[in-house]
Amino acid sequence: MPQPHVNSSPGGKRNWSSGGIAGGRNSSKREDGNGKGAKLGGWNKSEKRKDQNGQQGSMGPKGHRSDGVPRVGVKKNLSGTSGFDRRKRKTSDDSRDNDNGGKSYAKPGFTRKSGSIGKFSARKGDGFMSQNLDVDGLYSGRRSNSKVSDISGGIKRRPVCGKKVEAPKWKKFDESAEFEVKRHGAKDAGSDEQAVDGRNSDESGSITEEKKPRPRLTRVLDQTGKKVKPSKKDIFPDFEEPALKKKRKRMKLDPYDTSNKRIDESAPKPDVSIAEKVLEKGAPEETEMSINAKFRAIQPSPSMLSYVEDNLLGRRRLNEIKNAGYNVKISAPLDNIPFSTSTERERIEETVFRNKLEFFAAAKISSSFPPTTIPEIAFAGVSNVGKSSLLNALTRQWGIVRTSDKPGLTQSINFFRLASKLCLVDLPGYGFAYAKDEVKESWQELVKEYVSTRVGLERVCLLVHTKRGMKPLDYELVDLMERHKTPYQIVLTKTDLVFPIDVARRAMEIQESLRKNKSVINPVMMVSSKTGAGIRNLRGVLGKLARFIKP
Ligand SMILES: Nc1nc2c(ncn2[C@@H]2O[C@H](COP(=O)(O)OP(=O)(O)OP(=O)(O)O)[C@@H](O)[C@H]2O)c(=O)[nH]1
Ligand SMILES: [Mg+2]
Repeated sequence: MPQPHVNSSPGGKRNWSSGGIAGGRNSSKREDGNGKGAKLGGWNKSEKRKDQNGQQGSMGPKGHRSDGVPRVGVKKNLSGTSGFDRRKRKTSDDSRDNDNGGKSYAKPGFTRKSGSIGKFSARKGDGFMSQNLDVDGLYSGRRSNSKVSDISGGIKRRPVCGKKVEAPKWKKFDESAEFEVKRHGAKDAGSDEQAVDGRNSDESGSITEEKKPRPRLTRVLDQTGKKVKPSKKDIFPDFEEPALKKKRKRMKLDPYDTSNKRIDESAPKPDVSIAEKVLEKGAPEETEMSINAKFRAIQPSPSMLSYVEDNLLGRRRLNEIKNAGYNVKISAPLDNIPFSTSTERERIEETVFRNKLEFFAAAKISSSFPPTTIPEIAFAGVSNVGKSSLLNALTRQWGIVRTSDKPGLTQSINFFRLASKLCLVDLPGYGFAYAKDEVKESWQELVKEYVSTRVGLERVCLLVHTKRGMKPLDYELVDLMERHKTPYQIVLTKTDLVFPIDVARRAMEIQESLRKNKSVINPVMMVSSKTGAGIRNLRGVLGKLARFIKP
């Protein structure tokens, strides 16, 4: 049965069969096509050869590819038999190209290049059209139009005139339609005229069939037979000009982007005019645009870029990680460095995090804070930024600290100890969380109280989502810590979610915004608990705070 093969090209299948409004009818049509196609000759090898030798003598060995003209014969055959051989399609690339109408529509670039799809589209439409002409002799533009729409399947389901229409789809449609005209022009002057009539009737909008006419953005033939491009008004007589006038964008490689990301040359560059506009209007979209534009304009320093590159920070392909010598089969592969460049001292500091992580206290109010006996490092930040995950990643003891993809899991201050050397404190997040407002406020107050009053707090790691940057609440906490002289360090999290250059940009941006602050500890650290990138460096920095002398 041809069924498995039909399934192998679902896109094409769908386009062919379910283009009409009446899906049931069309699907039955499809079944007919399949059934008959198996036995009928239009696409069977023998008959195809016959077609090539007889009607299509000029086509050569690959006549069904060489031009559109012979297809009339093939198509007539096809329309007469209303099917094609799926088995043939299975074994031949050529016939697959031809058969897979839906697929071809989905790739206009390819169609244009090879030309075979355009022919095929035309041939398809043609087959039906010629059928109509022969049988009815009442060919009208509307009729041909609707037939073509039927064939175009997926296209038909698009909104018709007056609504937004995607340019590439028009193009696809044009190609097939244009080809019709071409082919008819070559073979049949009468058909040619009819084709033109068909278009005219479209343009005049005089068609009153139930199916709405599809406006064509295609060339028409004038009286002398010359191709002319119809004006937009002709195509959309009753409507305003289509709002979307697509401009081809120029893309180039971003020289600083190691991921080979393409950047849009025509993208708005941050300039004074935009900033003024934003100030004037204050529209949220424009403000957002301006923020993005400003961000993209940041030029990270070469040292920052090389740090990002050396530590494979940012979104990376697995292959890239693999080629750098890491084992991608384990979790957080970038934290399993196959070679060590650490000094003896660094290694000792890092080993602090190899101690068993033990939970020893939780506090929802400040009076419940345990006494400080060992140096403390707290992890603060908005909800869901990855505080708890970072604790797990640093200690490689997954599951000790609970994490969730829902913001607001950590609701109390949780104290963990690494032997008697270091205390890691997981703070509740602030900002958006699945909790009542008053509860969230209480967390926020608790965090504020903790960072401003806690004795023995050696450092607050303020975690910032690399993609989102610092939020007003982060700056609020920064101000508070500045006031209380609490040392804090910015740690960019989830770096694996953005391009490497954006990691560097974010770090530069934050570093610059906190340049004047006194209690901030530089540099900005960048990590990904998921890939393990930057974790080892953070261990090295935080390990220095641990107590190495026994109490
Ligand atoms: N892609 C990616 N996801 C991460 C990373 N770190 C954490 N996540 C995910 O982010 C979500 C939140 O992580 P948590 O560690 O629970 O975040 P939190 O800051 O403790 O959240 P709250 O306790 O609600 O404040 C989880 O689904 C994690 O899997 C990372 O580096 N990369
Ligand atoms: Mg948490």
